Amino acid sequence: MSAEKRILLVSACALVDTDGRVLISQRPEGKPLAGLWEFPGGKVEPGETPEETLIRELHEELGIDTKVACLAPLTFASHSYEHFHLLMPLFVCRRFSGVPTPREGQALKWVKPNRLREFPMPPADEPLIPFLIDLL
Ligand SMILES: Nc1nc2c([nH]c(=O)n2[C@@H]2O[C@H](COP(=O)(O)OP(=O)(O)OP(=O)(O)O)[C@@H](O)[C@H]2O)c(=O)[nH]1
Repeated sequence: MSAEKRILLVSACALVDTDGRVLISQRPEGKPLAGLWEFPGGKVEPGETPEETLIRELHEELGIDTKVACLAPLTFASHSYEHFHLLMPLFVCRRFSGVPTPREGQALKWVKPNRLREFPMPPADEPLIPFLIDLL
């Protein structure tokens, strides 16, 4: 029953480069939804704000650093998966230090928003694409 599903809060980020491209990351083999392309981010841990989660995850996954003032809320995903309901704010970040580097074996790609549909993404992400096309 959908009413019994727990809500999973995941914070995600559209990193944007100076050409208006967005970074997507391919989920490695062995994880749920392996092979799909997603926005960097992860689960909000107890005691964290969504912004703190992103600062931590961007550092862990990509080796880059940013700060709360550089994270702008854009929209959110609300999507029911089989075992949980995903609530995922999507932030935009244009200012960060370092060069994004795959630290967890994932493939990375910089993609113009109007080409994002060429990359298979989790179903929760598809409604986010028009917001990025409008913004960029
Ligand atoms: N980071 C991220 N997660 C997403 C996106 N879209 C989406 O459905 N998710 C889902 O959000 C959940 C949390 O992702 P996660 O990266 O923290 O967790 P995970 O499955 O890798 O597990 P783990 O970190 O515990 O190993 C996953 O079920 C993932 O499929 C997205 O664009 N970015």
